[in-house]
Amino acid sequence: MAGESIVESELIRAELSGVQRVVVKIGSALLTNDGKGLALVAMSSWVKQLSALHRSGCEVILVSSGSVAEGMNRLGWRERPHHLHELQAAAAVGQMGLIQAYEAEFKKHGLHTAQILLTHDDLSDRKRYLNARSTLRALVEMQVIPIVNENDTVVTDEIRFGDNDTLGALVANLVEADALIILTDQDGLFDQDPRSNPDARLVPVAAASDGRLDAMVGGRSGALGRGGMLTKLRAARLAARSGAVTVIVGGRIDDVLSRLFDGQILGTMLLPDQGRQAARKQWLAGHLQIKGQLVLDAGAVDVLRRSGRSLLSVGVKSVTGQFLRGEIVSCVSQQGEEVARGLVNYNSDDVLKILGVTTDEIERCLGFVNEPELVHRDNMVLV
Ligand SMILES: Nc1ncnc2c1ncn2[C@@H]1O[C@H](COP(=O)(O)OP(=O)(O)O)[C@@H](O)[C@H]1O
Ligand SMILES: N[C@@H](CCC(=O)OP(=O)(O)O)C(=O)O
Repeated sequence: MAGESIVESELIRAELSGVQRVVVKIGSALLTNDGKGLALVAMSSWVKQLSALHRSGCEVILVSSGSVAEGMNRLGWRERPHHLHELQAAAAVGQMGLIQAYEAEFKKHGLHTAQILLTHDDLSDRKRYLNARSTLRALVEMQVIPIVNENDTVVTDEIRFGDNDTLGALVANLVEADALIILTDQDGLFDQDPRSNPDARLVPVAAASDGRLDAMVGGRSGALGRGGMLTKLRAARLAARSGAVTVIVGGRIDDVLSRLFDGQILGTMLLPDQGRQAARKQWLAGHLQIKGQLVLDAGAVDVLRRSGRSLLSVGVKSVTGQFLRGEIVSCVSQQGEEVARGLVNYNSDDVLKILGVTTDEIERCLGFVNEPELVHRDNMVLV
C-alpha cells in the first residue's frame, strides 16, 4: 500500500523480470487521443516496446480497446451514441482502423498479428473456452501477436459498460499469463481519483485482494473509456485467480513497457494471494497429457454436466489406461462422448478396485482413502 517500503516494493518488482507470458491491455482513453482519432505515435511506441519484449522471449497477447472511439471518429460523431445499435455500428467501423494500425506497426518489426474478437460468454462456455485457448496458444507458438477486443456486434452489456479490463483478465486466465499490464491514462491507481483530487497519492504495490482498495476506486472514468479504476481493480482480482500479477500503469509514460520489464518501479502492482502454482491448478487440467479414460454411467454424466459436482467412484463403470494419482484422465459417457477432464485422485489399479463403489466403501476396498472424490470439481474441466 502507500506505506510499503521502497526496498520491499523493489523486491516485488523483480517479479516482472522473469515473466514468460504477458497480456497487455490498452484502454480507450489512451488509444484515441481524447476523441481525435487513433493515437498513432503512441501506438507505434507501444508496438516497438512489445516487439522488443517478444524478441526477448516473452509471449505477448494484446487486448486493445478503441473500436468505438475510432468508429466515432471515422463516422464524424462527436458524442458517444446512446443507442446500442449505433455503438455496435461504430465499433464495427472502428475495429477496421484499429487492427489496420496495429498490423502496419507490427509489420515494421517483422511480426504478424491476428484479430481475435471475443465475448465474456465465449470464455464461460467451456467448449468455446478451450477453443479460444487452443487458438491463442497456436498463434503464440507461431510467433504471431494476437490482438483481442470484445466482439461488440453480438454483445450488449459489455459495450454499454465499455469494459475491456475484465476481458483482459479473462484472457490472462485463459492463456495462464504471468502478468496482466493495464495501460491507462493515469499513472496508476491512486488513493483517490486524481482527476478530481490533486492531492491523490499513487499506490505502488498492494495485494489485489486488499479490501482498502475498494474505497479508492470511484466508478468515474474518462469520456471515452467507461470502466474506470473499479473495473481495473476487479480485473486484477480476476487475474490473480490464475496467479497473474497485475500492473496498472500510465501508457503515456516514456518507454513504459520496456522500463517496467527492466524492473523499474512504475504504476501500481497488484499481487495475487496464492502462489502461481496453486492458483493455476484449475487451468492445468486442460493441457496435460491424458493418461487414461473413465467411463461414467448416465447419472454421473448428468451430475457433472448439470451441477458441476465432483466425480465419485460410484458413477464409474470402467477404466482404461495406466495412470498415477494426480495425472489427467478423460471422463467419457458410455456412448464414448467426452464429458470432462481432470486430475484423478487414485491410480488406475486402485480405480479398478473401486468401480461403482460408494465413497464410504473405498477404505474397505483399498485399505486407505486418498480423497472421497475420484476427481474433485476444482481439478476438473468440463468439455
Ligand atoms: N483511485 C483512482 N486512481 C486513478 N484513477 C481513477 C481512480 N478512481 C477513478 N479513476 C478514473 O479512472 C479513469 C481511467 O479509467 P477509464 O477512463 O475507463 O480508462 P481506460 O479507457 O484506460 O480503461 C481515470 O482517468 C480516472 O479519472
Ligand atoms: N470494445 C469497445 C469498448 C471497450 C472499452 O472502451 O473498454 P475500456 O478501454 O476498458 O474502457 C471498444 O473497443 O471501443
